[in-house]
Amino acid sequence: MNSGILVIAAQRELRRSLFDALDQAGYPQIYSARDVAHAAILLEGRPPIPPLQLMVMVLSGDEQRARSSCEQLRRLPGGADTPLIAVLAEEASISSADLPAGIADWLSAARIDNELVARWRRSQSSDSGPRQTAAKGAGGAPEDYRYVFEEGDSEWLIADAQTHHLLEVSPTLARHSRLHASQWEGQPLTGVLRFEGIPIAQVLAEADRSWYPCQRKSSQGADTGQASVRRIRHAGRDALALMFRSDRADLRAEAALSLLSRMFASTSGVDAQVAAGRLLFDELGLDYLAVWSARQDGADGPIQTLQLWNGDDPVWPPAQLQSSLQLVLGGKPILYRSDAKRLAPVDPLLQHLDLAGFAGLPLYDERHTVLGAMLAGSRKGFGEMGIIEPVLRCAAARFAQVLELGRTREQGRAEGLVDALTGLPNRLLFNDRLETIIREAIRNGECFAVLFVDLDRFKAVNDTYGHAAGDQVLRTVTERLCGSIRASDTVARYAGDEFTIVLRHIVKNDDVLRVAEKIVQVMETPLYLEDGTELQVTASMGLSFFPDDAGDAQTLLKHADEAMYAAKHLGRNNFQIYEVSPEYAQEHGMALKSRLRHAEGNGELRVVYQPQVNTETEDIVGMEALVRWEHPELGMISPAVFIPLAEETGLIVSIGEWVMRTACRQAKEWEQRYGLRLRLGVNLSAVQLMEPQLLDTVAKVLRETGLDPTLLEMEVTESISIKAAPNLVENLHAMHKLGCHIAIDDFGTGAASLDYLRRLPADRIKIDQSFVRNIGVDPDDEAIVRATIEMAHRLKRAVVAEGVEIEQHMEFLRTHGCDELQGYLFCRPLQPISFDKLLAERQRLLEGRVAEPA
Ligand SMILES: Nc1nc2c(ncn2[C@@H]2O[C@@H]3COP(=O)(O)O[C@H]4[C@@H](O)[C@H](n5cnc6c(=O)[nH]c(N)nc65)O[C@@H]4COP(=O)(O)O[C@H]3[C@H]2O)c(=O)[nH]1
Repeated sequence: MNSGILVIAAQRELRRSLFDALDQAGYPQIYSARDVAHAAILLEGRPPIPPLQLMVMVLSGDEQRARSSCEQLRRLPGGADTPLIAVLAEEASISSADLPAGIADWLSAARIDNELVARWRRSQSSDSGPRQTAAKGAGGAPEDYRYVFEEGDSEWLIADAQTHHLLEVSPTLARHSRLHASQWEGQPLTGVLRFEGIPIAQVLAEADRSWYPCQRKSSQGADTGQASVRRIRHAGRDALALMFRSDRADLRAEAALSLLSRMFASTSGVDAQVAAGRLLFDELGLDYLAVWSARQDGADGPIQTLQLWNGDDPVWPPAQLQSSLQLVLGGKPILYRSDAKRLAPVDPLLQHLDLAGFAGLPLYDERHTVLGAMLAGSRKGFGEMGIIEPVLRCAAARFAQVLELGRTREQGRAEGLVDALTGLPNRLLFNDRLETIIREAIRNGECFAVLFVDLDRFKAVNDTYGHAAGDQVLRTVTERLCGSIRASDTVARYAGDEFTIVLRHIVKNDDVLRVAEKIVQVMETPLYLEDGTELQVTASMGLSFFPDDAGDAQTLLKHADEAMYAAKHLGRNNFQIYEVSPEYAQEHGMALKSRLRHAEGNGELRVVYQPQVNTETEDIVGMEALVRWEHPELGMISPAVFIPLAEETGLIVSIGEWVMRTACRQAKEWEQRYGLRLRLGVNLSAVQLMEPQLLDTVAKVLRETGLDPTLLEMEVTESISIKAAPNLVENLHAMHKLGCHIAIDDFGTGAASLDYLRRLPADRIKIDQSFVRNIGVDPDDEAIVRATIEMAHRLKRAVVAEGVEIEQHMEFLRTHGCDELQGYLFCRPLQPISFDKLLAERQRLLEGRVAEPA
């Protein structure tokens, strides 16, 4: 739906929470404003924003202020007709009873994450406006078809059963016909539809759901297609529902794309095949669909895992007689009925079913081995093959994915590695898989997360309701967990009421947090025991990340487990991320400090590298070296935790030198191997910058490693006070003279940004990620980013933006001329081996491009 949502909140945190909650629920166009005046600029501005479907406003004052804000908002363009949800800020001195009239719903600010979207959906379905009233059945309960009507891809026309005048049309019909709903409603059906070869009165009288060729009015004149009629109850009276399917290829392509996205988003649990099959069957109007699994051992024939047929049950011919099936299982795709006739002239299946359209596609695994076959057919033919063929191929890929997953599960079961109650891998199989995943991740530079899920107070369920009830709870939990993850992820029953999950191929940590949030939410849904007893089971979860938190299976699990206990301490029914928190560091400060003394000598320090790319070409132009401490018991410790300890103890001087030497050596090696002169950014702490010997150290490192000084860039954080750091200005000027570049890190966060620019020989400034993160969310931060780029360019400094996580950030930064970008959107910090692979892949691509004939 091409309409937006406007959120209005004076506090940045609340604005962000509102944005995140709506964004996570998939609303694409969210506009945010600080207050009503700002909202007015958006609503009255040029270019205008699209019509709104919802406004959400945070109310923070008293009753009078709330009323005046709402009245002002209602006076803005579109404000009077758009539903408004009020969010009561913590400090608001207004009770829900005193809220201004006309508010669709309200909630407290603390419930934004959990309730905002649910409230909006609920208020939509219970809205008492004229359109919604029409959607209710005689008893007032919403009819099931409403969802299909409003959000489906089909065109629906609802007409009065007696007068045959239109009561309502679906948004899809209005969109496709390019005529507004008001141009349809009240019209007689005879004026908008014309059936070919059959009088419309007869089609309406029979209302038998048969499909008839038909023309439907549109802004261009008419679209041809097919329509079918059924009788329904609508708003308490008899009505006719007509569904129209256009022949227009672009409309069918739109529907096909939507079908594919839903098919791949459907459950990854045991029902995945049926769910995907049903969608395909219904949406493509198929009459026959079958999925076959080839036997792995080659013994006997294939096994049918799914069959849908729209007709009386014929005697199904055995698989070995179905020659088209045999061809497909042999790896031969069949796309047309004519091909099937030619290649399999005596197939009893095709003779029996009388299909005008038929296709058979092999189902392949990753190694291109045939796992099985998908056969699909339609009596009236498939129509536009240019659209149907890719849909069928994608559907085959989905069936192959589900089949492969099922086989992996079965294999585990055969070897006694699967939990008998839930069908999930058990602890042994999970540990084995985790080891394999780690090996693969090291090879591919992949990041993944481990989740430890523990049911809250499960023992009480067993004690109160008995073990059979406990088993039922565990099976339901299994379904819920499987339904919350992707097919490539792994869920296991680790022990009793403990489950473990591996979430793979993470690009941003946020992705994982969303899954964790989703699990907390699905768990909260009540479940019903066989005797009807309602139970609510919640879970506490802990998360750890590979490779950031640990590089081995045991430590990763240990950290996830510790984080899970932290979640329990925080009141259960939530998740926590493993971290060696600053509190932990403080508590164990002495122990950590003394251990840190030996970290370098014990080989526990690592350097990872994060690429920086040119904004226009997106090609890599530089990298930032970031240190990690791999503590033998605690796993990876973030520099944010141990650098302050290293600074306190003075160890930062030797650690910093080690990082610089390691990174310069590495950069030189890559320069020689790939002929690529990448700029290398190295962080310098305040303590290092005050060192009188800093220049000597840098010169020595450059001499030893052979790296060109102009490739080394010193990153100096803006939070260091120039006045309080003796030698800083001198050191930076001296290094600049040596040829090194200087970058001001975290720009915008300190109070002395301008002073820094004026007094230091900076070549580049790095916009801090806290501003970048708020692009698209906070107009103030966007303005800061724009102003920083403009000012830097005026002063002839280059600009790098840090923390670029999503396309929207990139687009904004590109539009405003930012020179370079760094962030998870392109790449996370990588271990040297992964970074090396990245450079090798880049080279391979470039060579391929050169070798390609013009
Ligand atoms: N959320 C998010 N984060 C992103 C994204 N892209 C990069 N990052 C993270 O942002 C930080 C950027 O480094 P920094 O601002 O210099 O901030 C660094 C730097 O100030 C300090 N540090 C790291 N290595 C060294 C070192 O060798 N010496 C000194 N003195 N400080 C270091 O520790 C800080 C934290 O380093 P890291 O934990 O490695 O965190 C890195 C990086 O992993 C993104 O798209 N989203």
